[in-house]
Amino acid sequence: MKVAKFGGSSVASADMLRKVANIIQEDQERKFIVVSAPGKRFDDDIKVTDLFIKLGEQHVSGQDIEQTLSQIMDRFLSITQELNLSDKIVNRIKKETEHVLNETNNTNHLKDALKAMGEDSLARVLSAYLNQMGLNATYVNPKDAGIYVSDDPGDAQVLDKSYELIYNLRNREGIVVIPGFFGYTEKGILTTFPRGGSDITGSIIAAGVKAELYENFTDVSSVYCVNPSIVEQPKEIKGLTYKEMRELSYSGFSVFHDEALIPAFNQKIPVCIKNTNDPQAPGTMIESEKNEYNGPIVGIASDKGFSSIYVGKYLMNRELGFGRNLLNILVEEGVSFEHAPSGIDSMSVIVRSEQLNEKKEERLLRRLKQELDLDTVSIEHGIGMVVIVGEGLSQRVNVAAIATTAIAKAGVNIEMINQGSSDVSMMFGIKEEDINKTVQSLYYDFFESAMPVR
Ligand SMILES: Nc1ncnc2c1ncn2[C@@H]1O[C@H](COP(=O)(O)OP(=O)(O)O)[C@@H](O)[C@H]1O
Ligand SMILES: N[C@@H](CC(=O)OP(=O)(O)O)C(=O)O
Repeated sequence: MKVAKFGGSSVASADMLRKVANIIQEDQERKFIVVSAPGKRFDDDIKVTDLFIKLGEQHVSGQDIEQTLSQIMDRFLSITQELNLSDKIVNRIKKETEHVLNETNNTNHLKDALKAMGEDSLARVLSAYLNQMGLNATYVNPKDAGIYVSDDPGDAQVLDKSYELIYNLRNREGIVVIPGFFGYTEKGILTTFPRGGSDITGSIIAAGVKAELYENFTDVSSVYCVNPSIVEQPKEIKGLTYKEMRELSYSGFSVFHDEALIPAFNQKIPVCIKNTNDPQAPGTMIESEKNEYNGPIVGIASDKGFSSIYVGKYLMNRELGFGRNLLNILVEEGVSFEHAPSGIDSMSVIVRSEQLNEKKEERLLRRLKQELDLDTVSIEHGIGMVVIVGEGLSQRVNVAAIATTAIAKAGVNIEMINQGSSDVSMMFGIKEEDINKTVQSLYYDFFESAMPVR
C-alpha cells in the first residue's frame, strides 16, 4: 500500500486534477491520497490558503469579505465546472466557510479553521471526481482518520496516539482521500501544522498505515542539488538519506517540509518525490541509506532572514553558566536560536529575524548587557545562511577547503562558519545579498568542476 500526497501545484486547476486522478487510477497500491489546497496556477496567482487567511483577517477587522469570498468560490467553481461536478459541492464549501466565520469566537481557532478549508474542500472535490470516474473513493476527515495534534495553533505537532488509530484506515474499502495540513486536539479543536504542512500529514499517514512507500507529488521531476531558481537546470539528486533531506529542507529546500521526514524516518518508510506532470520519471528517493554515492556533498541549500547577536566579555570562557544564562534570557523573551558559535571572549547567537521587532530587540539587548554584565553587545540583520550537506562530510579532508575557496572566488566575505555538531552539514553565514553568487560558485566547484575530493 502506498500513500500519495499531491501538493498545491498538483491540484491548482481542473487540468491538474485530471492528471492526479490518472496517477491514482494507474496504480492500485495508491490507496491513501493526501491533498493540499489549490496552489498557484501561474507566478502572480494567489494560493487558496492565502485567500482564506485574507478572508479571516478581513472578517476579524470588520472589513467587507464579499470580494475575497467570491474569489475563493470562483477558484473552486472553475474546477468543479470544468470537471462536470455538481454545484452542490461548492455551495457546501460556501456554507461551511460562512458557518466557521459566524460560529468561531476564538481568533486562533478561527484562523486555523479557515486555513484548513482549502485542503478540506479540495479533498471533497477530488473524491467526488474519483467517484464520477467510477472509482470507489471516500473523503475521510483527519478526525476520523485519527490525526490528533498538540494544542499549538498554526504550529501543531502530531500526538503519538494517532499512529495506532491511523492503522485502522487499512480496513477501509477503496481509496481514502484525506485533506492535508491539519488535525484535531484532544479537545476536538481543529489545529493546523506549520505552513506547507500537507507534506507532514502525508508522512503521518504513511507511518500510521505502515505504507510500503510515501510518494510526494509536486511540480518538479526530482529534488535538485540546488534551488533551481538560483542555478539553471542544476543536477538532479537520485537518492539521499532522511538526515540529508532534513538538513536541506530545514535550510531552504522548500520542495519538502523538513518536519515531514520524522514520521517516515521512524517507521523506515521510503519517500519518493515525483512530478505530477511527468509521473513516469523516477523522481528522488529518500531512505535510511543511499545506494548511489555521487560525491562528497548532495546539495547546497540557502535561506535568508537571520540576525546575529554578538556578545563580548573579557574572560567569558572562565565564567561558569555564561552560555546557559544567555540562552535563558532568549527563552524568557520567546526567541529560539539556530546556531551559537563561540570564541574565548565572545559568542554569536544566530536567530531568525522574524522573531524580533524593534521593541523586543531593544529589550533583549538591554537585558543581555545588564544581566550578563557584557563589555559589548550588538546585533546585525540581513544575514543569509548557505549550507552544504552530505553524509560523512566532516571526514573528507578538503570539503571545507573547496567550499571556502569557492566562496572567496565569488568575492564574498564569510561572517560565520559552523561545521555543525552533525556529520552531515557545514554552514556559512554571509550577507543576504551575496546568497546567489555564493551558491552558484559552490555549485560550480562541487558539481561542475572535476576538483578531486578526498
Ligand atoms: N532543491 C530543490 N529541488 C527542487 N525544487 C526546489 C528546490 N528548492 C526549492 N524548490 C522549489 O520547490 C517547489 C516545489 O515545492 P512546493 O511549491 O511546496 O510544491 P507543492 O505545490 O507540490 O507543495 C519547486 O517548484 C521549486 O521551485
Ligand atoms: N496549503 C497549505 C499547506 C501546504 O502544504 O501547501 P502546499 O502543498 O501548497 O505547499 C499552505 O499553503 O501552507
